[in-house]
Amino acid sequence: MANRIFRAVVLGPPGSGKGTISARIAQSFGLQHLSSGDFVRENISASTEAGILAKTYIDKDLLVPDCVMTCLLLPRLEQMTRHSWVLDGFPRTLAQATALNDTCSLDVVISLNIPLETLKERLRHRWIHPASGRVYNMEFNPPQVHGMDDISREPLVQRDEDKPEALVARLRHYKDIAKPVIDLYRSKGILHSFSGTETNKIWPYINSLITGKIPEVQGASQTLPLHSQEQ
Ligand SMILES: Nc1ncnc2c1ncn2[C@H]1C[C@H](O)[C@@H](COP(=O)(O)OP(=O)(O)OP(=O)(O)O)O1
Ligand SMILES: Nc1nc2c(ncn2[C@@H]2O[C@H](COP(=O)(O)OP(=O)(O)O)[C@@H](O)[C@H]2O)c(=O)[nH]1
Repeated sequence: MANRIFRAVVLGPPGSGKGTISARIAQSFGLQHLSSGDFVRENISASTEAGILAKTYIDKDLLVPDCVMTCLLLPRLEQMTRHSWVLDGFPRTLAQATALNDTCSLDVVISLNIPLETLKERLRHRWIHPASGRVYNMEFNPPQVHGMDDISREPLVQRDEDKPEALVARLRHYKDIAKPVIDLYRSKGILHSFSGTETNKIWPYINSLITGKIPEVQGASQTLPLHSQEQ
């Protein structure tokens, strides 16, 4: 665990493994895993003003507007001045990235490039526990009991927007809105892109990138691992 604060963001299209990789980073390096989807779901469950508003968009399969997302997330991040974290699902738009930039500085941005066919296949097998946002994959990380959440034992569901026909439109939308975000982080020199079809094969490269960065945050300089592509 870093003595100084370390902050990372994970970007990628739906199904690219943002949640899976962020959870591994959090576990391996003792960081807090912050997920924008979880923040939204918590606010919906607690019926906060922002949560109620966010739900009206999610029910229509729309992204939550930037002003609602920033109102939900940034105050939470501002409170976490003493914590190292990895954030997934935010920022999704340039407006969100700019607002995040005004709130805190990031050490690393990881961008996941996964082929379309792999995304389709993964999402075809993705099952979620709606109340908690816990994610399973019938091949990669199946639940202990078929169709049931490991913790609550409530039923798992598949989301309509994970179906292959919906995915192509979602991906197009992702590419349009993510490009300026990726360009911004590239121009800041903190973007690291990883390509591949298997999380387990990408993970060692991300692990060595962060291992190299955390001592840097602590003050000792280290050479970047060969495998990361600083873009
Ligand atoms: N940064 C954001 N901007 C706008 N809406 C958001 C953002 N993050 C989350 N949301 C809203 C819209 C999402 O459909 C909902 C759930 O988010 P999330 O759990 O990240 O699932 P998702 O289906 O959008 O992402 P993915 O398929 O990439 O896992 O919350
Ligand atoms: N088969 C397979 N599934 C994976 C792999 N990595 C992640 N998954 C699954 O693919 C789905 C999408 O991953 P997730 O982390 O939710 O991606 P996100 O939408 O970017 O947050 C989930 O069901 C994961 O369990 C992998 O390497 N192989």
